[in-house]
Amino acid sequence: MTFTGVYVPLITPFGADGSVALDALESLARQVLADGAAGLVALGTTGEPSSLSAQEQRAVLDVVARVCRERDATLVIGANSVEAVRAVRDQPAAGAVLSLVPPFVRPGEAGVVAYFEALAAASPVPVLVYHVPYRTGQVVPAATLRRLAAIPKVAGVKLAAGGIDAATVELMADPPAGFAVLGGDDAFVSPLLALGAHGGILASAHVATDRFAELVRSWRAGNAVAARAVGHRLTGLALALFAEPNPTVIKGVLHAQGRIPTAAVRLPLLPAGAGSVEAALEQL
Ligand SMILES: O=C(O)C1=N[C@H](C(=O)O)C[C@H](O)C1
Repeated sequence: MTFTGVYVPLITPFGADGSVALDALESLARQVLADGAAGLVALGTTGEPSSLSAQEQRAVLDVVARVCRERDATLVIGANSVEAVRAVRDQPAAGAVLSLVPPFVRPGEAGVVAYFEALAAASPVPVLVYHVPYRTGQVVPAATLRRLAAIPKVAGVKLAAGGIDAATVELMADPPAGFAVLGGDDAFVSPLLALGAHGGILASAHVATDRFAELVRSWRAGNAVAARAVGHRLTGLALALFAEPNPTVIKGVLHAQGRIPTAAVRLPLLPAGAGSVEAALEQL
C-alpha cells in the first residue's frame, strides 16, 4: 500500500493538574478522523514525546491505537531507535513507524542508509523516514533518498526540508515506485503536492482538517485551479500556526476552541503568546 492522504500528528493535551488529558486526546483523535484524516501519528514531534514518561507514552499510544482500530484508520507510531521500533510488535494496531534520520550525530549518508536497514529489519510494520534536516543536522540528497526507498519495508518519507529544495525537485521528477512522499512542512505542502506528493503529516490539520483533506484530494485528482486556491489559504493558516515553536500555537488555538482543557506545554517549550494564537484564529 502507498500511504496517501492527511495524517494528523496528535498533540498531547494536558489537564489543569499537569497530567495527560486522555479524554481530550480521544475526542481530538475521533474528530480529525471524522473530518477526513486518513490516519493518526502517535508520539510524533508534535506530541512532545520527549517530555512524556514511559507510562504516559503508553497511555497515549493505547488511546490513539483504540480509536484507529475502531475507525479502521492508519496508526503511525513515532519510534526513533531499533529498540523502539521493535517494541511496536506489542501494538497490533500499528500501520507504520515514523523514524527520524538520526539527529545530531550526523553519521553521513552511508550511516543513514545502514541505520534504516537496521530499523527496517527490526520493524514489524512499514517504516516512514522522517527527513527534517534543519532539526537533525543531516543532509540527505535525492540519491540517498532513493537508496532508502530501495530498502524493503521502507515505505515512504515525511519530507520536511524547510522548503522545496533541489533534492525534493530531483526526487519528485522521478519518484521511486510505491514510495510515499508525505509533506511535513505545513506551509510547503501545497507546492509539494503539486509536484506529485501523496499527502502530508501535518500538525496544522488538527484544525481545518477537512480543508487539508480537500487539498490533497484536489492535487491528487489533478484539479490544479481548485487545489491552488485552497493551498494558498491554508498556507496563511500554517504560517500562523507555526509562528512560534510547534505545537504551542496549535495548543493555544485548540484551547480557545474548547477542544482541550489547557494550552499547556511542557519544558523546554513555553506557551505561545496570545497575539500568535489570535492571529491563527483569525486565519481560521
Ligand atoms: O509531529 C510531527 O509529525 C510534525 N512535526 C513537525 C514539526 O514539529 O516541525 C510539523 C509537522 O506538521 C508534523
